[in-house]
Amino acid sequence: MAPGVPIDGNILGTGKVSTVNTGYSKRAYVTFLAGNGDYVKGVVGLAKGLRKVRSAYPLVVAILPDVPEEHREILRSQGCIVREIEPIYPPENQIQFAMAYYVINYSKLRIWNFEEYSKMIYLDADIQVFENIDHLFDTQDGYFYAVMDCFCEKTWSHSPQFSIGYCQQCPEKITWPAEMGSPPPLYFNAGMFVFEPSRLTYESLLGRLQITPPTPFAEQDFLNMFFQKTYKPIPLLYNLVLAMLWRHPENVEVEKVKVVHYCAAVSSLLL
Ligand SMILES: O=c1ccn([C@@H]2O[C@H](COP(=O)(O)OP(=O)(O)O[C@H]3O[C@H](CO)[C@H](O)[C@H](O)[C@H]3O)[C@@H](O)[C@H]2O)c(=O)[nH]1
Ligand SMILES: O[C@H]1[C@H](O)[C@@H](O)[C@H](O)[C@@H](O)[C@H]1O
Repeated sequence: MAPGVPIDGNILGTGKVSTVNTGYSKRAYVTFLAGNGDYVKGVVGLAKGLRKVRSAYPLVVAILPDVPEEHREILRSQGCIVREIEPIYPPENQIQFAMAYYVINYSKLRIWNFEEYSKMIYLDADIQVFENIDHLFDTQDGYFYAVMDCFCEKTWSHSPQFSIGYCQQCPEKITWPAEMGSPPPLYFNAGMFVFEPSRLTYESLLGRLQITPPTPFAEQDFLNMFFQKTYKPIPLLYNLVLAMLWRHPENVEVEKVKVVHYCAAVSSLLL
């Protein structure tokens, strides 16, 4: 477990455990779907996974207009709430994203506008839930909760962290050199997070985006900047980025993992 990261019960401001009560209709899981490729299969898997662990809350799928009707029907038949959103693009700039298609992920920002929900848990379509995580809805309001990322994969090769071999998962191994200034702030993976939709936050996100040049990890970098002060790390068992298994096995307690994120090279197997 990474240093300084609270465990299970401690992350709940109230210490309460989530109760299975349909009265909590203002809570929902949310994912994002674009295009007519195989990511729809990931969403179906996610919907089935949430059902299997007996989650009390629905899965909303924020879809771009390019998702075909046939795929929308499949999602509805799985009990998903399908919500079409307009794409969001970053300001024009010559930038190489870590993966070219990351540019569409800025559209995820639209979920802050889902104000009919008071709290949501976002999950990428390449994520699977193996244990119930409904208790995360009980986290104290006013914070952005997500799991700390790892900087060791090649997708990070553009970064100063990667160039010196520094990773926040083991900051004691290669320490941040003083001549490079203060170490970078904690950085989360944006494949899973707990947040509160809010019109005000939504407008502020869109406004800030207009004056923020795009960077390699697209909306993930942007969200890290935006929520830097309110970010609270949660244990990596809520979003096991696969690379953790070979980069930092000493930080992973496999039997405790509740959510697996099949990102990087593995998610390309889906395509
Ligand atoms: O053609 C596509 C591509 C992506 N997606 C959606 O966008 C999500 C993010 O894409 P990836 O899963 O391929 O991204 P990674 O897991 O590699 O990337 C990480 O970095 C990204 C930077 O944009 C995002 O922040 C993402 O949430 C985070 O997990 C997918 O899960 C899926 O929900 C689609 O629906 N169709
Ligand atoms: O945040 C990133 C992102 O999810 C990448 O797609 C993945 O390759 C990296 O391992 C991770 O650190």
